Amino acid sequence: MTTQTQVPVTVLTGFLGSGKTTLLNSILTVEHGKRIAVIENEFGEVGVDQDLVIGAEEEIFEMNNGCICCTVRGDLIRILGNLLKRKDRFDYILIETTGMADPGPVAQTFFVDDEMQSKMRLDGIVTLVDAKHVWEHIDDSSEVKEQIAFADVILLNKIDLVAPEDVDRLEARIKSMNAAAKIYRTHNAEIDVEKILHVGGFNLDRAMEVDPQFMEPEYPFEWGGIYALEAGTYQLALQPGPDPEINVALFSAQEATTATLAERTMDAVLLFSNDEQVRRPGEVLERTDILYQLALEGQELNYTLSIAQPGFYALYTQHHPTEFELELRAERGPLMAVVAHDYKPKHEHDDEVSSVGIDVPGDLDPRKLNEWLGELLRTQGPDIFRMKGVLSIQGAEERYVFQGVHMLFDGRPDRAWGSTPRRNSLIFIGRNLNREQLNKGFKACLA
Ligand SMILES: Nc1nc2c(ncn2[C@@H]2O[C@H](COP(=O)(O)OP(=O)(O)OP(=O)(O)O)[C@@H](O)[C@H]2O)c(=O)[nH]1
Repeated sequence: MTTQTQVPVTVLTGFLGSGKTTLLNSILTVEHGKRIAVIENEFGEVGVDQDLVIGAEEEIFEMNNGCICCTVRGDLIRILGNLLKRKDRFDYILIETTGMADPGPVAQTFFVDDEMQSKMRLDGIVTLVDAKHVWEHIDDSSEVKEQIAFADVILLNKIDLVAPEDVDRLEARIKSMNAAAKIYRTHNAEIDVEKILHVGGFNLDRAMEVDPQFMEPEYPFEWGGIYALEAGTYQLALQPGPDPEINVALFSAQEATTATLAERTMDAVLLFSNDEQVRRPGEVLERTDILYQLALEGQELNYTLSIAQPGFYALYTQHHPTEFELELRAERGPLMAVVAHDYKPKHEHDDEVSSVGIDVPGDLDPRKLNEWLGELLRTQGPDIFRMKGVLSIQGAEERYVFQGVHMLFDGRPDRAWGSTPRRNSLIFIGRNLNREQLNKGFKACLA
């Protein structure tokens, strides 16, 4: 049901470097009479986007631990929940997803969770397309395809970098992938906000056409089951499997029914977005409501489960128990879960694509930096999809903010450091990145 009190939400997507932050900046600076709260998501470990978005510190909630499509069911729900407590302060929510995200799971959050659905309404998905560089990814990146396929509004950005006939060709190609979206051509993502906010556009039916499993959420665990346990100790026994560790969590449950398991699932999702406590073989898992990471070291992969109160307990495992021959054993032998469910696992990411974040205090020698960056772009330009950062240059009072998309580079002085400690945070996103080499090369540029 749609009511006036539901806050409209727009999800902003687009491949790395397509212009999302540029668009966000213009929305946050142009006078349009709307109060917009922004949620940002970073792919990678060093949060730089917050520094790149101008004058909006208060409204920005940055999610840092990984890809939004993976942590969405925990982090995003929590952040949105906190945001809603301050609902008097804004009338629109904008979520910027990482350039590597498939927008499906983000959009889905607003349909699968009753609480979310009653308070917010997905107004639309806006996808930015880099008119020059998209050709390098359009054929083989499933993220790019999904971003285009799910969009309600598509901005063909950076038209200044390509010939008009190439933009026509791109538009035709995009129309063949998504005939329903409104398409606009932009330079520096300049567009009237009315064209992208309040489009009333997100169409669930079309989302289901794009992805028939759209409504089936992805979970950070692959299996959950409820056991009936007496007070005492049990063994969680595993065999080596495809990963060097596995996360598990235990909850108490009212009864052993599928309804109870479903109720516990949302708690498990939230818990699985928390930090883990590591347990090694032979150690004890003494509590419920804790996310344990079982380090699978050595041959005897047994962990003790200590149960204080008899009752029903729901166990969730990051990977399917069969992958590790995981068993819960009592003295009399292995136990069977009374009810169990297999969950749709998280999707795969492009393994080759990774990010390297660098965060070091100190000042940089501009000459050394120039040489190093020049060399880096010459030798690895095609593999570096994106780099950006905030740098402290020796002798300069202002922060130096830079951006790069493939071989294109743009840098300029920004706000003064003032009393903030001077440091350098930057991130590279790309294929076959060598973390050690990048770190070493960058540090050698320090004055
Ligand atoms: N030539 C040109 N450059 C643009 C245009 N729009 C944005 N840029 C530049 O492209 C670079 C990337 O833009 P961002 O807005 O940071 O891109 P993004 O999508 O937020 O990037 P990620 O955060 O990496 O996903 C910046 O250097 C922008 O100044 C445009 O229309 N033309």
